[in-house]
Amino acid sequence: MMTSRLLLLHSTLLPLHPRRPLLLRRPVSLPSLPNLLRPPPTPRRPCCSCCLAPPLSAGDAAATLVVLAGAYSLVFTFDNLTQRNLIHQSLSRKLVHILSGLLFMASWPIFSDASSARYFASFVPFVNCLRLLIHGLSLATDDGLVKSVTREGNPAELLRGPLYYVLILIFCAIVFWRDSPTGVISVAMMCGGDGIADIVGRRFGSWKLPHNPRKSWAGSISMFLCGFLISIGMLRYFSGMGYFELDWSVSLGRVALISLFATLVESLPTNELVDDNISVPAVSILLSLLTWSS
Ligand SMILES: Nc1ccn([C@@H]2O[C@H](COP(=O)(O)OP(=O)(O)OP(=O)(O)O)[C@@H](O)[C@H]2O)c(=O)n1
Ligand SMILES: C/C(=C\CO)CCC[C@H](C)CCC[C@H](C)CCCC(C)C
Repeated sequence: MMTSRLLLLHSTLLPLHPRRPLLLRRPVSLPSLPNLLRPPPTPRRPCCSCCLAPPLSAGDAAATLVVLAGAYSLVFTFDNLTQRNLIHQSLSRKLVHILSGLLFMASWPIFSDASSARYFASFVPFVNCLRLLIHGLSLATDDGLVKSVTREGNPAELLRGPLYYVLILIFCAIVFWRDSPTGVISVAMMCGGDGIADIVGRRFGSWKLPHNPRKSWAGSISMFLCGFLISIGMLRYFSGMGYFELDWSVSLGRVALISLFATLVESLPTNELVDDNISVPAVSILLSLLTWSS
């Protein structure tokens, strides 16, 4: 359902991609008679290297605006729910943590195949990065943003977890984009896995881990399972659209291994040293590169 909506949006925003299913192709209009009689335009000779560069894609600019609007709506919605006391601030923060990265990644197919598309997409976390810096340094105030993404309502918190989070999204979008499983798994582990560990751990985490009394078996087991399932779901989403091919007989084991290591790293009492939003994607990237290159 979600996939077909995204594809439909993509097909309306952008010229057709050869890998897109035939069903989604736009109807081709036949040339009218006057157009047939008109001599074909003579191709213009490029006068310099700038003339050879492809034009900036209006479709990608439109896709960027759509995703930017989505990001603002998400933060606004959770701020509203928190203000009305419908959900607690800590739950709002974790739901924004889970949804923003996963929805951001799910939006990648609406961008074109141009080499600049990843930069257009990265513009969204980049704008959010500036937003976090401006409000984290208290150069401006935005109570909604602070309430929906911080733990204690202190603007300086924006400069830690949330800032690392958007930087990882920028890094994965620019370096890996939708062409490799590495970025997909890393974002899925950081957003889905780590986010769910917190939600489940806070509610059902009475049985603590032997090496870290602040974390629980319930949190870590849910991180492992959800990180694995969300990664597989996102890999199927991108491979189903033809961005990469996977041999599922080995990929399932590799993703399970990455989920296990990401869960182990998340469970360590090292959050004061390295934030989970850095350690979890870092170990996922490393292991993914190692396993997929072997
Ligand atoms: N494996 C885990 C992870 C988290 N938790 C629960 O979730 C809470 C928050 O964990 P964590 O994400 O490490 O908290 P913070 O560092 O406070 O928040 P964040 O990482 O989101 O910045 C913990 O106190 C614990 O109750 C858990 O039980 N088991
Ligand atoms: C609370 C967060 C991290 C703490 O661990 C996440 C903060 C998220 C940002 C402030 C908002 C990020 C928006 C995304 C870059 C884009 C989302 C787009 C989508 C379509 C909703």
